[in-house]
Amino acid sequence: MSRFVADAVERAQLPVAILGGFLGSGKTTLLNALLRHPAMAGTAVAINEFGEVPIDQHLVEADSGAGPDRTVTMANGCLCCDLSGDLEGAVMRIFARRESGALPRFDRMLVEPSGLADPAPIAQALLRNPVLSRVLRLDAILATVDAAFGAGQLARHPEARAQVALADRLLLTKTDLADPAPLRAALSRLNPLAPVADIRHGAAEPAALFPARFLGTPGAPPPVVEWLDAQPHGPAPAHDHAHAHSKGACALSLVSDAPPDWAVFDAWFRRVRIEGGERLLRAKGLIGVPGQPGPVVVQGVQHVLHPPVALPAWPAGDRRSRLVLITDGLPHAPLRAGWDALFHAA
Ligand SMILES: Nc1nc2c(ncn2[C@@H]2O[C@H](COP(=O)(O)OP(=O)(O)OP(=O)(O)O)[C@@H](O)[C@H]2O)c(=O)[nH]1
Repeated sequence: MSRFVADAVERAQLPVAILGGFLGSGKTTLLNALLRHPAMAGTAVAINEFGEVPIDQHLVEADSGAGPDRTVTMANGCLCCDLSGDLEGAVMRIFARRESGALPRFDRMLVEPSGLADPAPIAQALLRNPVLSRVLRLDAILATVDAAFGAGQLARHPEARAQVALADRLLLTKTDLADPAPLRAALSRLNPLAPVADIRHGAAEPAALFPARFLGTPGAPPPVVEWLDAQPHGPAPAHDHAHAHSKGACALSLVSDAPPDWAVFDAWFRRVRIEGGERLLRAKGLIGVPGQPGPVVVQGVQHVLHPPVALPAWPAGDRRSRLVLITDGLPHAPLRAGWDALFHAA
């Protein structure tokens, strides 16, 4: 099992969530409210802004009482275009301050990218940058969407569509200003599997937004397990049927009662990621391994895969091998045929 990351190793990493969303959609308002919530005590914040003068940082500090020490700002560029140093630098600064005792202990980290950031490269850096992936564990990608202006922003700005398409959970803000019904339909076309929460003036329960493991709940399953279990009808094969030929983001759910041979699955899944490229938005799954007591958690953002994690046991409930692919313009038939062929391999 050395080819998998052990569950215990993953637990030692600090959980991180990306709180994205288009310009002005209410990220800072929500962040301030969250930081005041007792369940979010011990949260460090890394904020990225366009421009030389970090404004949001001061807004966060002034409003939340989180104190300057737990917030670092990356104001000298866009996190998604110029990642090479700054996220790593910001994370290292905040860890160094903790090590030196200048900073109170923190248990989790929130990254707030600028409103124009595509979350994919940020998530990928968290998954594959050797420094970041050792100390951090990406647990959630959230996106705020403005109920008043979101429809127009989604129509005009590819960044807004990318934020929605990649999110694990969508947060509909400003529902006091506009009827969110038409926007909900657009959101479910772009990201059919993300639950949508309504947020007014930042008021939200952390437990309704974040996976239990991000909040430090003892014994909480990996967020992928929670996400798969929350799907309305489970990842049934029929789920994607209506979308199978559509353009735009849609979900393909692949399920098997029997576990695949790991090596065969691994080689196929690698090909899927390489051939899918940017048209594969997300992948999340629980894959059984013959002879092992628990499944392996796989998850990725585009072609970048988080190191697979072997669970010591199956979570309660569904023990089928499941893989959900959220795709944008990828034909589903060959993917399903490839999955089916895994179970007929010699
Ligand atoms: N009416 C109403 N106004 C809101 C709500 N949430 C946020 N706002 C207002 O919307 C404006 C933008 O909110 P911010 O929280 O600064 O948005 P942001 O996403 O951080 O903005 P950028 O940092 O520019 O990307 C502010 O004036 C907020 O007070 C809400 O639920 N209802």
